[in-house]
Amino acid sequence: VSSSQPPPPKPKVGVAVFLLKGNKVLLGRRLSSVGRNTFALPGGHLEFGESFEECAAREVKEETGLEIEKTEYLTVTNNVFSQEGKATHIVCVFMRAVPADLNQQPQNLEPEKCDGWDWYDWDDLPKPLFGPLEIMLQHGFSPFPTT
Ligand SMILES: CC(C)CCOP(=O)(O)OP(=O)(O)O
Ligand SMILES: [Mg+2]
Ligand SMILES: [Mg+2]
Ligand SMILES: [Mg+2]
Repeated sequence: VSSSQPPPPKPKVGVAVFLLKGNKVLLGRRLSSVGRNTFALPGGHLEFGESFEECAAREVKEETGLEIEKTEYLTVTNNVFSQEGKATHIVCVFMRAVPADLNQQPQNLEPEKCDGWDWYDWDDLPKPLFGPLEIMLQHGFSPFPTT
């Protein structure tokens, strides 16, 4: 009997946003299956026809209620991993942006996907970080503008 393995899922494109406030970055603990219980940036799947900037603004608004500005492309990474037995291939486009209103607090608009958003000092990040983000830090990546 041939074990007919289902074909692996097609690679997806995700857009993750380094939302910067001073030397702090916005992170939330993920509750959805991919990266469960790891701290991740706000972001999500690129939808049809969106620019990276449009996706960044939409996902941050959907997830935190925050408006962003000065959105710019930083880098992209290719991530193939399995999580809870599920094979995942995500091409991760990383953007940076700043909140349009520095006094506006983020809201947790998707409590089933995220445990809550908070500002973390870049030099004192929570652990564990979401895989693709952890790998970037290990390579010494910094999202901050080099003045
Ligand atoms: C991991 C990420 C960069 C791509 C998928 O993000 P996500 O699971 O948060 O997706 P959604 O926000 O679109 O539900
Ligand atoms: Mg989302
Ligand atoms: Mg989405
Ligand atoms: Mg998301």
